[in-house]
Amino acid sequence: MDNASTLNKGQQVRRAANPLQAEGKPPMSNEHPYPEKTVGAPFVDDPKMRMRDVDVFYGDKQAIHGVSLDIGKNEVVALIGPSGCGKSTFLRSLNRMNDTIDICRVSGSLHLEEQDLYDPKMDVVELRARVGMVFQKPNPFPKSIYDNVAYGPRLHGLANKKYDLDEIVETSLRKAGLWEEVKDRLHQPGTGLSGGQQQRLCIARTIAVSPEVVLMDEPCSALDPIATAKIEELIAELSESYTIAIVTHSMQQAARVSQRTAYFHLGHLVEMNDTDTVFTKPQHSLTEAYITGRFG
Ligand SMILES: Nc1ncnc2c1ncn2[C@@H]1O[C@H](COP(=O)(O)OP(=O)(O)OP(=O)(O)O)[C@@H](O)[C@H]1O
Repeated sequence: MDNASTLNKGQQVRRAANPLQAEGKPPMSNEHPYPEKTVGAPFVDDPKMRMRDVDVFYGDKQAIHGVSLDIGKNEVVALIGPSGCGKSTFLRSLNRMNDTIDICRVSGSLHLEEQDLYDPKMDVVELRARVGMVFQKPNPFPKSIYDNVAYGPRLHGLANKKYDLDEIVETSLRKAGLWEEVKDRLHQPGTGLSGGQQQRLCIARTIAVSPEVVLMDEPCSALDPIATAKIEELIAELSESYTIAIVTHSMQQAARVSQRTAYFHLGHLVEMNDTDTVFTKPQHSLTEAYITGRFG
């Protein structure tokens, strides 16, 4: 779906018959602006990740309010919404990155298949290998390209012999679409690569430990359009092997890469549905207002 068609369709959306909305009423009225339950279809059969009634607080301030959604196996789910609506906070709760923030507290039920993510016995290092993360700004370690990718497999004891490690490094770089560009300079610093290459290196580093889920927090926001297009192509390829959740500010990107989209507003999950439906027939006035550019 190209940019123009996404937005043109967005302009023509029908208004959903939701009793909490009134035709012509601004989305943020004095009435509670959210549906009692998320509208659309936030749940799937046999999910890879299952979140129910998730609240996240920073100190006394609640950033996520009772969010329930599933992420399906090998699905790409996009999390969208205005700045500060809690997309990154929610994403970070999926591999306990929020644990690194002292004042942050997560409650509710969050599962990776049968595994309770917040089980006190959970090994968080192991969890973050199973649920890897790619950040907004490419953040290669100050090490060689090879050692960036080999870091995780070494840490987790995934390769005993140099030959096995070489193979993991090559396979990961190939999957990240970077092998051809770096195969002759594997021992040069990762930080010497271009921004787009560094981000693909970070993706290679993430997939080198064979994660089940890859979380991406605005992975293209620091990249130019060509590097962005490469990462988007990569997301489609990676989704054959991994489950992906991506936070993005770009509705066009969400439309291009994801099968389902979740729309967040002030910490609430307002709507979740298949991506085409969210962008062409949103069921909530807040979603419609966002996708038609009335706020953001
Ligand atoms: N470390 C923190 N300490 C306190 N409050 C925080 C912290 N991180 C985020 N918040 C607050 O939580 C709310 C949600 O922020 P979050 O970064 O998750 O939103 P977002 O939708 O990802 O925003 P953006 O699109 O601008 O990145 C905001 O009100 C933000 O100020």
